[in-house]
Amino acid sequence: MSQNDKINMVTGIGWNKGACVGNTAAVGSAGYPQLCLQDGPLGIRFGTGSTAFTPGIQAASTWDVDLIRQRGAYMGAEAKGCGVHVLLGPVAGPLGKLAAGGRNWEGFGPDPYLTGIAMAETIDGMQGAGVQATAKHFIGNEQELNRETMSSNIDDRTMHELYLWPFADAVRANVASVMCSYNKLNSTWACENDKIQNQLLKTELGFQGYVMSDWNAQHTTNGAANGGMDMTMPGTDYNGKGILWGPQLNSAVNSNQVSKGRLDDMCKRILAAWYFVGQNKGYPGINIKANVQGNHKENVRAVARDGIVLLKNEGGILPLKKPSKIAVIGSAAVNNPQGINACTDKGCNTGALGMGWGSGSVNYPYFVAPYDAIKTRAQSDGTTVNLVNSDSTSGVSSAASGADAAIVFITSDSGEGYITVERVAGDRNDLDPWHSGNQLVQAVAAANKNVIVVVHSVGPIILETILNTPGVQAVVWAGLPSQESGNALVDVLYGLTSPSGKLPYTIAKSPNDYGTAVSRGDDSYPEGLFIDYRHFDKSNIAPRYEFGFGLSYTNFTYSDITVTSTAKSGAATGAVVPGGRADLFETVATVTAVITNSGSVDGAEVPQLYITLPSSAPSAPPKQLRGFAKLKLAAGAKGTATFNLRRRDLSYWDVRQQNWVVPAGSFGVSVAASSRDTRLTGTITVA
Ligand SMILES: OC[C@H]1O[C@@H](O[C@H]2[C@H](O)[C@@H](O)[C@H](O[C@H]3[C@H](O)[C@@H](O)[C@H](O)O[C@@H]3CO)O[C@@H]2CO)[C@H](O)[C@@H](O)[C@@H]1O
Repeated sequence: MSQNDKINMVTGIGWNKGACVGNTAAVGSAGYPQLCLQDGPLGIRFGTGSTAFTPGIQAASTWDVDLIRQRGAYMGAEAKGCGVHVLLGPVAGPLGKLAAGGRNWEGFGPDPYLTGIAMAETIDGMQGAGVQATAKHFIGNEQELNRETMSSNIDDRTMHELYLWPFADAVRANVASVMCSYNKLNSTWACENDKIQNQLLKTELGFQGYVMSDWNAQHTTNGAANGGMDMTMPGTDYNGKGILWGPQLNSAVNSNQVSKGRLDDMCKRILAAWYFVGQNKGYPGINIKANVQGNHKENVRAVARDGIVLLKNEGGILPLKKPSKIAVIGSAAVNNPQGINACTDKGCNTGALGMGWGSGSVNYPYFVAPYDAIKTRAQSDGTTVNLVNSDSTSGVSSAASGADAAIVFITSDSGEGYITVERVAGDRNDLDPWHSGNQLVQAVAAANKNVIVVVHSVGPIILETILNTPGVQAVVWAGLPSQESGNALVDVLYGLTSPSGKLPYTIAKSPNDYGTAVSRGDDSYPEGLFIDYRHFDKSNIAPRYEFGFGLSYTNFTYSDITVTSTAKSGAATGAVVPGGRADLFETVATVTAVITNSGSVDGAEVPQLYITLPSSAPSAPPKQLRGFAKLKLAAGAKGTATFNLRRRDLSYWDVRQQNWVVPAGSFGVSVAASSRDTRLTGTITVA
């Protein structure tokens, strides 16, 4: 390849200059095509024949690695079918330290272990289908406000144990690319940050793929090249900003401000990824509008359904039993009257909510609204359905009174900061339901004492008003279900399946309980390791519904814990493989537990394994998730959950040794139905 070829390979050709949101020029001499990079984390952005997969947060809510992997594989298959070489997802940044963070819904929630597993499964699925995955946004892009000017100042231990952790899983899964973020990290732009790109990502984690910029996140020619960035996107004239690579990079190489070796390294990384997923042979041509859906809606329905978390169910109101009359209330029960894809990049909260807004959104090929699916089911049961498709409290009384159940739909939305919806400029302004949802529920409950509240939300909302309203018998946390919304909900409401989702974040009693807030300037991350349940546990704050919580229509009992271990104290050793030092990934302890479905209907349970580090370790969260399983159990059946703990899972990051260390002493082991519902305990003793 000539130097010009190499420059072309690392420089985007410009926004709106190709078929995809990012494009590079072909390099004929290398048989290398015009590369197509396309959002995003839940399918093909701007596609018209592709599936609108469930957002990442819904996938996490299933705690089902098979469904998460299948979701990734189907997204990969659709991307390949459209000729997309690089899919711009999955998302591990934001991780979700801020409950109100605008883009949290694109990722898998604030627990690094759960997010790490979901990242790896998604990447394996995508890349197994032949498309390059992109782990984004690297790193510390936790909020939308001022994301392009602020510095996220994260200490070394917090970086390793929280924010870098899921990216290590992505690297271990051989992710092709990593997208550097808009913000600064410890005062240096992420995309030219030698510490995080060269030292952490490429050296410590052994990342062999390439780093691409977020769209216009590059700031300098030489700084980015020498700081570890390998590809600039979109390349030219985006939002009026100047060209930083292309001819400028050529000059920098010619004047030795950027070495020829560095330029070669960029190209090797890009080419390695292309070969690694087999795109050098028979890759389809680019057609973003191709019909590639196949039977993928089955995964959407399964994730939407199995990600539903039943928070409250009193008086046996659920599952519904052939009611003679029900009321369905709220604007979110029906499709957006302007059309299901009427708002650019989903930049509105009108009608049923299936995903947040921004570059991580896609077109719906169709949308099964809750009301439509309920009506279909009601017809077969001979049930009368009264619909109020607005959020106005007037008129709900007559619709709700006398009904066997009144189902009220409420929402909360957020997204990427380049769009403002109803005064929400990306990050949420508060954690209340939108459209006066509390008042709507109160008005319905004044007329009917069998109220079921269905919540479609990008993240936690404060439920205190609703829970204190007499007559609210059930709360169904339906999350962000995408195109199969109504079908998934009916499956759960009518007991075709027992709810099996568990919360991937904590629902607090008050927004202040989270201990973090959107920052107006630079953010020093004072909470350190203590986000979400780690903070609630350490500060002894009672959550309303804790991380990992979720009810079922059946009951599960836990018994017969076993713990075996060969773990030895000390620092990690061994060669660096993708993900970090090799021995970090060796299984050093195994915990098993027997779970029995002791109820009368089939169901699925998610036993969770939490560890407590010994007192010899520096201050650590009281409990940390280090394993989970999803067991599908028929009524009366039992199954064994096996949790394999890797050396990494028993380690903390020692800032003095600059290494992962297993401390000596007694580790607490909890096998739990949630982060606050421990069923079995054991210990691992490390000499
Ligand atoms: O899509 C690739 C990555 O882009 C980042 O988001 C950008 C988004 O894709 C783009 O549509 C948006 O453009 C808007 C622009 O910023 C605004 O000034 C103009 O008024 O409207 C444009 C939309 O019509 O810019 C986004 C960046 O600001 C994502 O961060 C990344 O995750 C994507 O993969």
